[in-house]
Amino acid sequence: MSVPEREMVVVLDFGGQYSQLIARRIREGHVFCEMLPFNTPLAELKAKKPRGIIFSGGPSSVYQQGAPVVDKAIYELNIPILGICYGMQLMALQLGGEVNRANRHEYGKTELEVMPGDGLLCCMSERDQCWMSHGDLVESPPPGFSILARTGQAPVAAMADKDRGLYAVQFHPEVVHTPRGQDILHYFLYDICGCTGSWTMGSFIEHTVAEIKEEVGNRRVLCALSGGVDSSVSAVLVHRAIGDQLTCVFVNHGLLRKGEAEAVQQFFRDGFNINLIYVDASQRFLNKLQGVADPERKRKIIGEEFIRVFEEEAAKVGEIDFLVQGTLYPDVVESGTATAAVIKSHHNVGGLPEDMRLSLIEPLRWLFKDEVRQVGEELGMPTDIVWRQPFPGPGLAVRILGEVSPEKIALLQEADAIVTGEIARAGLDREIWQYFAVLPNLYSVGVMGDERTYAHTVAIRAVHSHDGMTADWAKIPYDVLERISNRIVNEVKGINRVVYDITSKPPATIEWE
Ligand SMILES: Nc1ncnc2c1ncn2[C@@H]1O[C@H](COP(=O)(O)OP(=O)(O)OP(=O)(O)O)[C@@H](O)[C@H]1O
Ligand SMILES: O=c1[nH]c(=O)c2[nH+]cn([C@@H]3O[C@H](COP(=O)(O)O)[C@@H](O)[C@H]3O)c2[nH]1
Ligand SMILES: NC(=O)CC[C@H](N)C(=O)O
Ligand SMILES: [Mg+2]
Repeated sequence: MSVPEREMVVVLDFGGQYSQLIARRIREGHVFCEMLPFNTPLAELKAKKPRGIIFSGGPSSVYQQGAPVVDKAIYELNIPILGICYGMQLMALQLGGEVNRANRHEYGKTELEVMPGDGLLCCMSERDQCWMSHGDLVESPPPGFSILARTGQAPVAAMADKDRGLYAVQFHPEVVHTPRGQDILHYFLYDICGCTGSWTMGSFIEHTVAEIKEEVGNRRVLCALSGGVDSSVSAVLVHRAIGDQLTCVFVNHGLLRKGEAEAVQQFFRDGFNINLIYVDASQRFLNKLQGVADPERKRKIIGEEFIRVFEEEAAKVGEIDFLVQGTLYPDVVESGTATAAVIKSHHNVGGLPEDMRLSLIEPLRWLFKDEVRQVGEELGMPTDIVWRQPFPGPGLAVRILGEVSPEKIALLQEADAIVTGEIARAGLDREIWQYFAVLPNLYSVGVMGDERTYAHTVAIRAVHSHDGMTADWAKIPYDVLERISNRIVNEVKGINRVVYDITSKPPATIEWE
């Protein structure tokens, strides 16, 4: 079976804060979308046969030296382009318009004056609301373009050259604060690019399965299975494609939660017809982590060690060419791209060793967690797995600040089991996206049974999120917090204080390292 052609749109990323939102919105409009760095070679871009291209926003100013640009030949491909914010300024400059620093910046809700006419902004009223975030502006559009809208500050807030299929907006249609934003994107996708909206989770599954079949042929594949949502969904997808050519490896790196090693094995052995190898590699991970306190080094060591274990297991199984990982889009951006800063090296992306032998298969690389959960449901996977709270690959190593030791791991496992158990008992486990204990490596003075103690502090972290990219701290009811705190200090020897993390992401991240 050959891979069916898929309607898709490419977002070229110039490092904008909302770039990933554009991709989501397009998929919500039932068109598949991939985000690529702005400097992706044109040949690679063309090979994907996109129906349309979107230029994202970005922090740079187009007139600065070294500002990111695209090959001007892109405008001659006969593929419609929509520039957003920086993307519009770039299009304007490259095609002969004028871009300058604005006297006054526009940030936030802004009134838009829309010129009458059909086309890109036809869904908007004469005066409509949009969301702006810019300090530069297009003073005059390039030859051939007409002005579609303006604001108090921006003489060109949207422009188009219909004949060439080039469109641009200074505002952000991808954020909810532009109420007609999704309609504008819809018009671009359907009326300008001619998309038909065939992308659904069902078609994603079908396409991905066909793609994996074609890539793998009759070769053999290893899947890094953690029991988490992402790798479980990846494993089931790949299993659909190639059946018994797939072997899964679950690694116990000694940094799992209490009871997790047993629970995952039991679940996959009993419930799934998938070959599963269990590797207890705790000692070697702990040896490698000895004396290491820096979070990025810890992540890189774990990333490399994972791959070494996978390679060894692959060699035992026989001839294996591919490694499946449940990598998601947030893992990719946070690990740093050509345009996005490194926030943290996710072990499965930024933590991979350079001399890796196995080729990667990452069917979920473009998706967000909530989309993966939809795929899991569509695949008919059990609710327990699909709605499991995320647990990072480096495990408790990124929840124990500084150096990891067996004693600290044991303390944290006990405290974490209490947090998890009480949240579930209170019926909050489905409501809160992620909830766990952190060991900040902080000692403080306490008094227990009239005696002085000098012991560890534990922090409770619980957040609401849709996709892990942003998060708000969860307001756990006081009585539940009280029970958690009481139980931890009473039941876990070595902890005499419990604190509650009340920071959102940004500015914090969900994990502490
Ligand atoms: N203990 C492990 N054994 C084998 N592979 C692992 C392990 N931990 C992580 N991985 C691999 O690294 C990938 C990324 O880890 P991550 O925790 O983001 O995903 P997940 O565990 O599949 O899902 P979730 O985010 O819901 O926990 C996994 O999808 C999996 O391929
Ligand atoms: O596969 C992973 N490898 C990692 O190295 C990693 N670090 C964080 N996470 C999970 O990603 C989401 C966002 O986490 P942060 O806000 O801490 O960056 C949260 O859900 C985190 O639990 C990881 N997942
Ligand atoms: N959000 C953006 O794309 C901003 C573009 C450019 N940096 C400006 O300030 O105008
Ligand atoms: Mg996980």
